[in-house]
Amino acid sequence: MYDIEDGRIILNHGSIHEGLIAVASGKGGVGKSTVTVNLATALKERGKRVGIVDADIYGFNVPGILGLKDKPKAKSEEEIYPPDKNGIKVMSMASFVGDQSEAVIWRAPLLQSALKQFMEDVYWGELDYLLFDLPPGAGDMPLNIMQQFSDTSVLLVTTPQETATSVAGRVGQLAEQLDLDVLGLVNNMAYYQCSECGHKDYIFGKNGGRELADQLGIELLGEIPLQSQIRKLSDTGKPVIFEDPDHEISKIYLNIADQIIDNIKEIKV
Ligand SMILES: Nc1ncnc2c1ncn2[C@@H]1O[C@H](COP(=O)(O)OP(=O)(O)OP(=O)(O)O)[C@@H](O)[C@H]1O
Repeated sequence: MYDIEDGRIILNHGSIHEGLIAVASGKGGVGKSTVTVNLATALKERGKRVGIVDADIYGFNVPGILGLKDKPKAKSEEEIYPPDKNGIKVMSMASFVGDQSEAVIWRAPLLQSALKQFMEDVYWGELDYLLFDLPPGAGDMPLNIMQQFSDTSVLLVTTPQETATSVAGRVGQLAEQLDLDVLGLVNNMAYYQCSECGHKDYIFGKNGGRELADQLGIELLGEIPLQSQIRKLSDTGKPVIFEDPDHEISKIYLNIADQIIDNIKEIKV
């Protein structure tokens, strides 16, 4: 699908200078797509060139969260131009599956061929990071993608709830068994903070994220509160960092992006 030369990933139509990042979660609905889009936006804000592959066949949420309406432009099957929003290029499985209501079982076989086409036929140009929004869980699909992209680093997303951390832990172990670099953990919906009195309520439990990070021996990169504003901005396609760079959650994402920029391993030749 690609070559590696001088610490860069060389594609047919572009190259990736700093790394592939697979964003993975255990349970669905923990905010993996929201984290993917906001992290991409934070990296962009730091001056990086960013693309996203929306590979979550259970729900293609990336274009919606980013507010991307344009479709890829294909001059032929081998010449596809990705649409972009706020400077972030996106290829989504949504373009391959016309009808969102189509049974997921029909989508799984499409995933492998779609990913190959995304890497070989898409004119990504020069990117610093290409992020993959993986299907949730520790099943065959995320495993196959992690195997296929043996140069990717992995970012784990969970909520503190035991049902979420236990599966996220299995995904982290799989990544380590595959010898992938695990960048760290984002603990989403870590707490709810009352906007009136400031009281923090740990709705999904208090220490789940920290305990999982310790158990896997990885960094806890950031804890993002549960906030209705985040849900509203995501639903209306407005990543919080573009809307309000000084928002406390924007600062958390920018801090996560800085840690990733500093710590991601060089692409091995
Ligand atoms: N910190 C947060 N505060 C409030 N709402 C959030 C937060 N993070 C995510 N959400 C909301 O939770 C819902 C699920 O988020 P998202 O689609 O990102 O999850 P996901 O893990 O990608 O789900 P799936 O794997 O099932 O596609 C969305 O409505 C999103 O707006």
